[in-house]
Amino acid sequence: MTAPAPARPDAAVPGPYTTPTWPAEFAERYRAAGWWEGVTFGTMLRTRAEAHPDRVAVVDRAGPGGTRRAWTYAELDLRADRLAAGLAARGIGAGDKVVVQLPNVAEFLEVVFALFRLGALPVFALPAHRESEISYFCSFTGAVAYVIPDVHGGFDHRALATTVLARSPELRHVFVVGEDAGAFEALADVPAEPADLPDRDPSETAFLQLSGGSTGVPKLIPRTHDDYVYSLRGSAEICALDEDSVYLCVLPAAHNFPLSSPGSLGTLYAGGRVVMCPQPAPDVAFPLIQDEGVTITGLVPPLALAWIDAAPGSAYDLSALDVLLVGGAKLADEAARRVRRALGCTLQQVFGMAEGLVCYTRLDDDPETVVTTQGRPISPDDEIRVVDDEDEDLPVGTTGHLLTRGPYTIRGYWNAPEHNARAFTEDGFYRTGDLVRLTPSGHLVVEGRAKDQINRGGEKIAAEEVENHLLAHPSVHDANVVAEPDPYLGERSCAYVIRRPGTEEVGALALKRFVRERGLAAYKVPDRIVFVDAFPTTGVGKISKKDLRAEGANA
Ligand SMILES: O=C(O)c1cccc(O)c1O
Repeated sequence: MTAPAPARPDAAVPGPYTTPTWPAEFAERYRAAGWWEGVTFGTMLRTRAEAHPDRVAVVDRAGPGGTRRAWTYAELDLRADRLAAGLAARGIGAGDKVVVQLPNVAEFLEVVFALFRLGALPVFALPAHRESEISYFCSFTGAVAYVIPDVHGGFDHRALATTVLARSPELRHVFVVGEDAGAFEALADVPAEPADLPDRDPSETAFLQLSGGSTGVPKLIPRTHDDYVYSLRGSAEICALDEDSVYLCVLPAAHNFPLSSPGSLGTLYAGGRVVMCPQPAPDVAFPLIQDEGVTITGLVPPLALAWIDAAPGSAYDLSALDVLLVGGAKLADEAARRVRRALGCTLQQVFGMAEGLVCYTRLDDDPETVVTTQGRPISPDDEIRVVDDEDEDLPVGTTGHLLTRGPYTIRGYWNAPEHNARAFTEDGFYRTGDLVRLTPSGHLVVEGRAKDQINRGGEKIAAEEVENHLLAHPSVHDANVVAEPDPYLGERSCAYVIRRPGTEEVGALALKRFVRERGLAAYKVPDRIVFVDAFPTTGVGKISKKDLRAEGANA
């Protein structure tokens, strides 16, 4: 038994609770083993900029009229310094939280490195998040600033910011990337003469990442420079990145997968080039692969399927592409087998989580392993346990709950004492909620999930969060949200709803609209709503989500 994890003070939220972090003996071990190098994100970028100032770090198509922009390492480095200075002049500094909700544009990297250098913490929102999620992030973290695009995907983020600002007493600044900042300040107007900033402590929290989650409100994940930079280094090695690598960032840039597996940050770690892809559709991504010589990218399974279908008939030259990472949800064997023939590249499966643990198939694994497993962990110090419902270890080959602990897996969610007591064992293993089995070679096979979540083509939906929104409707007596099979997404969401007797009878469309108007991200709105008189129950009278899921599967 190890001593309880020491606490890390988290100033923004009232109350005595401090988020658990690695106990001293683990931290010492990870440093002694060389996993934690004591390098901050600020230093990581600076040393690359000094080593190869003129190499291109990031490319996008977000210049005037959709034109190409390319920033060298020296330029990105200087931009981060100048933006940090401008943010500091506006009173933003160490420990402050800043909600970052940007699409795939070069400024995403400028903003996060500026915040890293200040010691201010990005809170990574996704472009799909709406008022419900953003207001929650702002109030829960006490965020002082919010960074948005002007308009993205036809949605006006300035209008959203106006609403959020009115509801978030601590929010003081909204910065807008794009041509029309409206009532707010353009991010382009913020940069100032750089001042010398002290380097940050590599063991401190650098940012708050979002959990896929299964709870009523999203959980925030505190990642340190030390632990995350290690995961970047490990990922870059496993994916064979070097200075000639060109990574296409297709999924939303702030998501843990395109951020770190190996993602944009892993690519910068290796001195390569990040190409920001504004949309994942083949007709947008394929020309970028051709014109920018993209060598590696990462997709969720539904997108991989769309690319596999589109590639054979495509006029674009995809021959530069060496590696396609697929993760976020389970990839069907059939699809996995088609990757090489359709796209002419090597498949690498990745099974990861924003809480830490990331597993990859290796580039030299035999083809059958690559098709049928989700890989093995990055680190020799990643501890994996597969246990039964009583936390007893199971023999290799038996499916059970995945627990994990290691040099880049958190010991607790940010400011979530009750949840942490359930989500971690006493000795610091994270209960992933995934059901896996280990092969004799040490590869993981994901067999399912015990947590109450829907994995909608890689987008994770916490059932409880959606149920709470449904329950807010006056005509809803009770609601249960479960996954049902979808041929394209793998899973979609279905809400089983019991109407409240004596109230106005609400229909499925009206209920979907109600949830959307409460400001929930569109991907969380139930795909299907079924009205029922009662829910199936288990032997002890608990609602049986298993039976509800079976209903959906047979519908
Ligand atoms: O969260 C995920 O699903 C995920 C998938 C692949 C790689 C990652 O790092 C992830 O966080």
